[in-house]
Amino acid sequence: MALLINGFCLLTVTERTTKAKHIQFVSGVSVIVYWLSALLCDFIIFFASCCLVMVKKLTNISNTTRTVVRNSLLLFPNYNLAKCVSQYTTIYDVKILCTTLKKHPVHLNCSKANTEKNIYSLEEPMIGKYLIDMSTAGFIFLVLIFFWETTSWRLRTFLNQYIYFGIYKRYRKEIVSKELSGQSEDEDVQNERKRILEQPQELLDSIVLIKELIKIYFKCPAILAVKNISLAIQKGECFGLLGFNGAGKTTTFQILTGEASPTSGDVLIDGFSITKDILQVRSRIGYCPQFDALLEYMTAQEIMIMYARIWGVSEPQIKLYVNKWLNSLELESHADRLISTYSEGNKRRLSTAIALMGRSSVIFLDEPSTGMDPVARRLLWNIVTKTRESGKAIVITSHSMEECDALCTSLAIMVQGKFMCLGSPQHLKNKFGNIYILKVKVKTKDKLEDFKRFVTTTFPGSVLKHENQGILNYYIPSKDNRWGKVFGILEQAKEQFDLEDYSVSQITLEQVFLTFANPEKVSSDDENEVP
Ligand SMILES: Nc1ncnc2c1ncn2[C@@H]1O[C@H](COP(=O)(O)OP(=O)(O)OP(=O)(O)O)[C@@H](O)[C@H]1O
Repeated sequence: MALLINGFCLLTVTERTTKAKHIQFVSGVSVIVYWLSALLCDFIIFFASCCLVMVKKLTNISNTTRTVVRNSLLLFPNYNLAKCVSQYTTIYDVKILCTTLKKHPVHLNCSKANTEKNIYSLEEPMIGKYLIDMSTAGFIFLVLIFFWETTSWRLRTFLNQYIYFGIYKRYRKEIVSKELSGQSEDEDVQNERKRILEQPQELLDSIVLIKELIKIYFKCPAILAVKNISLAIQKGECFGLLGFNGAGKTTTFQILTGEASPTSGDVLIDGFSITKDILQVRSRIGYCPQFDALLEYMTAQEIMIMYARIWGVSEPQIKLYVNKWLNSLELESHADRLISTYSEGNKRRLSTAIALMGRSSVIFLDEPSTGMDPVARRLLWNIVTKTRESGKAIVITSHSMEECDALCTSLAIMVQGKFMCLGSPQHLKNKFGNIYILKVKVKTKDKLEDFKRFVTTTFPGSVLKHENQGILNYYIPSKDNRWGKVFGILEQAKEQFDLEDYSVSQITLEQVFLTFANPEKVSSDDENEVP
């Protein structure tokens, strides 16, 4: 029974800490239904386990079966512990009764052989056997954990690359050649791929070198999360990985930081292979995961001192070093408070500071500014830019296009596991945004339709994207329409159609991003088509 007790509270405690319980309550689940269903679930598990334990007590089972069941329970340390406690109490009680009672009840075996036996002996019902089993199991589990932590990565990589992927390639030839060939319709993505495949020597000094990376989750059906991507990131570069939900960004990050193993291909961080030298790779990266991985029972100062020690900062310098990073993200006023009392934005600041503070060559930031106010976000941008300028490489994912525009020296937009485009923000705006955005406010309703006809005939190919209360939002092809010409035409139209105001601007990164909202459209349409 001891095996079960601690398991019962796990689910309810997890539901409380993850707020799943609260969500159930606000969705209408009543308190009584919640706790009765938890009780029912516990009862079912308890009943099944009772049946298993009672097999030991059955008289009509063979001795071999009974021995197997009993010995298999000895594998569980908490069973042994419970047995020790219960046997110890029983034996102690018997000894007390035997010495204090003048007349011993019949069921009490008060023979000398029984009462004077050493309680730690290996014989039944003494507890020596359980103590030895408990210590042996503890030692074996410790060795297993150590073995798992040090070799599981290689084992997982081997299984993924040679066994699962080998079988997959054999039976899904069509999907592999169509989806995982790595060929891209985008010229920049294709050129980067060729460059990496043809000149590996020249690129060996890249901080991050991704070679034909594939990740498949072998579920039913298999999920192709990352489809053969290749990329090189140099010192002093900030690379932005953009994409819609489920595009494969987090999976790519998990592979780059050694959290998940690749199905095929390799990644070199500072020249070390992620599949062969994972320990070297881990010591060269800083990582701010999507969800804060902080020890909430510590203060910011304590946790930063801990990480500074891990990074090998010398003891006399630690205080200065930690204070510098606390100041850089304006966390000094919170430095001595428990992390559990922090707001989400402050936790994010702290996670980012921890990722940036190490002596790593590359820093991975997974949506670092989520939950930060605009001031904190600017602060973050400044510190990220400074860190990049100091020679480190930064890889960032973000859903804020403004942030990517401000920080990234180059970026890729990922759709369904593939890179759809690659280059600097300006390059992508020029390449995919051969349009101007025209916003016009028409004063009088009567002239609205005339003005619409005017735009359609004057700027062939223009598209009316949005209209609300006399405000029109057009995409105008920039081909054959220089800025000067567009302004000239609109200045004349201002009087003719009684326009209150108008503005013409270049496409934003967000609009380029939205171009890829429909992947089929992207792959089949002209790359310069108005989104
Ligand atoms: N552990 C997993 N097991 C099975 N499939 C997974 C697992 N993790 C991710 N996936 C699948 O892989 C694909 C890519 O997911 P991923 O989390 O990498 O996307 P993302 O771009 O980071 O999305 P988001 O912006 O929402 O964080 C999705 O189809 C997802 O369902």
